[in-house]
Amino acid sequence: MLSHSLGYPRVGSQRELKKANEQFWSGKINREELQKVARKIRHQNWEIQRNAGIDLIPSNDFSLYDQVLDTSLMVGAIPERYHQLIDGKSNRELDIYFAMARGYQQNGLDIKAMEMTKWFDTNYHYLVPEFTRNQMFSRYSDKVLLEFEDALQKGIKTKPVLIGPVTYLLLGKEKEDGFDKMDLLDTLLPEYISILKELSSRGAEWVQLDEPGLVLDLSHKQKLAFQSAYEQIREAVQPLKILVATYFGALEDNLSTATGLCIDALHIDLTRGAESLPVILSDEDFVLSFKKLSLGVVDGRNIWKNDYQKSLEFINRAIEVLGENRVMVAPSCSLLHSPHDLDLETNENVLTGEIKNWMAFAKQKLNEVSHLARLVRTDWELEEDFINNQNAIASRKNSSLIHKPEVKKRAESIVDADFERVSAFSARQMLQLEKLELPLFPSTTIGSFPQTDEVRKLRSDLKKNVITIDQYEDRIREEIISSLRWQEDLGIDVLVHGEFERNDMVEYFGESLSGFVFTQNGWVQSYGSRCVKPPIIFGDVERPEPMTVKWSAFAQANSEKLVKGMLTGPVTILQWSFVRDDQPRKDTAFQIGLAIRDEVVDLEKAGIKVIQIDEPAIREGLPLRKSAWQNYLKWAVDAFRLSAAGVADQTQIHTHMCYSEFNDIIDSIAAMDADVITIETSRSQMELLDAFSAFNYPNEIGPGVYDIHSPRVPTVDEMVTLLEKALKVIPARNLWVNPDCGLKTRKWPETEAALRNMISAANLLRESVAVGQ
Ligand SMILES: CN1c2c(nc(N)[nH]c2=O)NC[C@@H]1CNc1ccc(C(=O)N[C@@H](CCC(=O)N[C@@H](CCC(=O)N[C@@H](CCC(=O)O)C(=O)O)C(=O)O)C(=O)O)cc1
Ligand SMILES: N[C@@H](CCS)C(=O)O
Ligand SMILES: [Zn+2]
Repeated sequence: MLSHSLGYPRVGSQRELKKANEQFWSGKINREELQKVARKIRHQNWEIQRNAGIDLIPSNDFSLYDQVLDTSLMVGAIPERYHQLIDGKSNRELDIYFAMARGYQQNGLDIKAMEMTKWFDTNYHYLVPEFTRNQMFSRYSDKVLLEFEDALQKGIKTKPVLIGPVTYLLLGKEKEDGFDKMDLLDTLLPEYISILKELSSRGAEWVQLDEPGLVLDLSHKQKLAFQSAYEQIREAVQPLKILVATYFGALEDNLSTATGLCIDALHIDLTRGAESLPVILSDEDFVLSFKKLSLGVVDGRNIWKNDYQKSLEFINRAIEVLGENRVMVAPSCSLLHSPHDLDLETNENVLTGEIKNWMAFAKQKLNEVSHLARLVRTDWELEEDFINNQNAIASRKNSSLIHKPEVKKRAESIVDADFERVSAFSARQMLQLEKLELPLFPSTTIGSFPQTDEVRKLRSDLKKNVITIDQYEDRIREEIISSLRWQEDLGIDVLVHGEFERNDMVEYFGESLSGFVFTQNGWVQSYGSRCVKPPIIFGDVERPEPMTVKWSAFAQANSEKLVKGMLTGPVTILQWSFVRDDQPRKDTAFQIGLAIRDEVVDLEKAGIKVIQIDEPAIREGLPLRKSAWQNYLKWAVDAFRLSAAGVADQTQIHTHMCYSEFNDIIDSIAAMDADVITIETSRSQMELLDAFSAFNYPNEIGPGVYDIHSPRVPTVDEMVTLLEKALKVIPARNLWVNPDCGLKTRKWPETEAALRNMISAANLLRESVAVGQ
């Protein structure tokens, strides 16, 4: 039985790649130095996997920025606007690559970045391929070949990983009307076939084509595309063995499409789609074929130890039907979504022994895969690895750290009125208009201001006891004051305190709530060089004391203008944490909802009149299958309403969302009933607003007028154009002016320039409306 891994985290256990990328972008290191860091990480990853005893080790799972962008470069899907950077004489692959990822504002050129969106239902973001009607594909990057060769030189014959052609098309966007991206398959396939043939001729035996598209709702045409693609690939690339990897869900109605593919192995995710297993094992055609079945038993998206008893039962069941040679064992998906290494968590004050013993990070998950592959051939109940594992599982199940009767009791006592504001929006809007005295097109920002190296160093110095808590807080207060003065000078209407005291919008709350633990080094890539350290929810959640009131009250006391309170909502805290798997997500969301509600009420008591509860992850939490949407949306919206509804009508509740398509869930967005929603819209040129206008969305909206993910400074004209576009579908009295998202990833000079332009755009709009009247 072969063991394998679908992909390994690539930022490095100390975020070496993040640091190298950022140094390269700021000109502190050159491309050779960047490539050296990248190569070292790849070599380490291969070594770790070899040492863990994994049979098939992946290559090309590494990426400098994003694996979907890598694929676009591989097949030459480089949008026209970047062609001016292609220089026949010198190799500009890296410049083009980063220009596509981050935009390009140099040498008199001003080229926008590609759109970025969520990778399925994860907190990872990919760069959306752009397709035109006459789209051509032609190999541009040989990265996949080079990485295979590199590993081969180290004595490792890897299994190169590529995003499968059908999923690649499904992930892309038609940038012109009048064609269906699926019709590009025949043009795309020759590029895939040519690269696979080359891999085969260089000695590759296995290749992994990731087709998570197979866990989505698919049209008949899309299902046929899978069938046709793999018939053509198989025929052209023999004897190369093809493994198609599905993950993040069950195959459901795509099961026969998946099992019928002309391939050598099919990988299924048993942590999210266990119901596929018995169906496949009773599918005569599959059983009578020679295909292998790869069982994704070790959860690549959570940090709990695998339950060996359960996994061995799955593996045994498959072996009984298919025989040992046709069964493979693996993590459920790429370990990109797991933190690197639990062994690096050495601080007992952060992660205690008992709870730590319940966990496995990427490196430990590989050992689990190896153990399972070995144990299945033994009388496992007598084996030490098995006994240790089952002891840890039992220790978690029975631990007194997890359950708090008073928290459960409060959640059980929630009544319908707890989800309702006192009055309907129309009445609240009048009261807020009177109380807040805001101008037409009020301007605001989303919350965070640049997290400079100095601010981050302060936190790091505090952790290392280089400075005291008083010194730390004094410096944070200084940052708040200077940002308030600066916002006032600029003429922003609703100010923010800047979130300088927060490491991250979820981790910060995780550190203050009971029922959570957090890590020192549990970094997971979110996009490009940006990482998060998701907190871990292990038990019932409670708010021991106010979490943000001190900072918001301080900020409000230091400005005549309104300062927004700033919180992260229950669904986002849930979605961006590693969660309990011993109770429904809804129960955890409601417990967090109650904790945030207490904070909202305390902010109001402290004199904060505008409170934002960010819910950027509401869309991301949506199940991948439409049939499960309603159930999720009901409890997700309720969790938000529970957190927001404890205040008086005059208190204005904002929410914020980014990276979202709302067309299909607009009724749920409206049901959240936030007084104001600020949303990301600029990269899609306000396309998103069509949904709000078609639905007649009643509440106030701040459609983002500039993309904060790129250092590019937008012009006043650009923003005026976007606002005018917005005004066509949003009544003037409901329109706010704000960026797409928080500014923590930006530097101060570009932030100041962009916000100055944004305020000029708001003023121009006010003037033109006044003239029009
Ligand atoms: C809004 N988004 C978020 C998502 N998920 C979250 N959990 N949070 C989000 O904000 N998902 C969708 C989007 C986009 N995603 C991101 C994700 C991450 C960042 C980001 O800026 N991340 C930072 C890390 C943030 C953090 O935890 N900082 C800590 C640690 C700081 C640090 O690096 N310290 C240094 C030492 C410094 C020194 O001594 O000089 C070190 O440890 O080496 C903190 O501030 O204390 C990142 O850098 O990647 C943005 C958008
Ligand atoms: N308040 C947060 C929201 C990010 S989605 C911020 O401004 O960073
Ligand atoms: Zn955001």
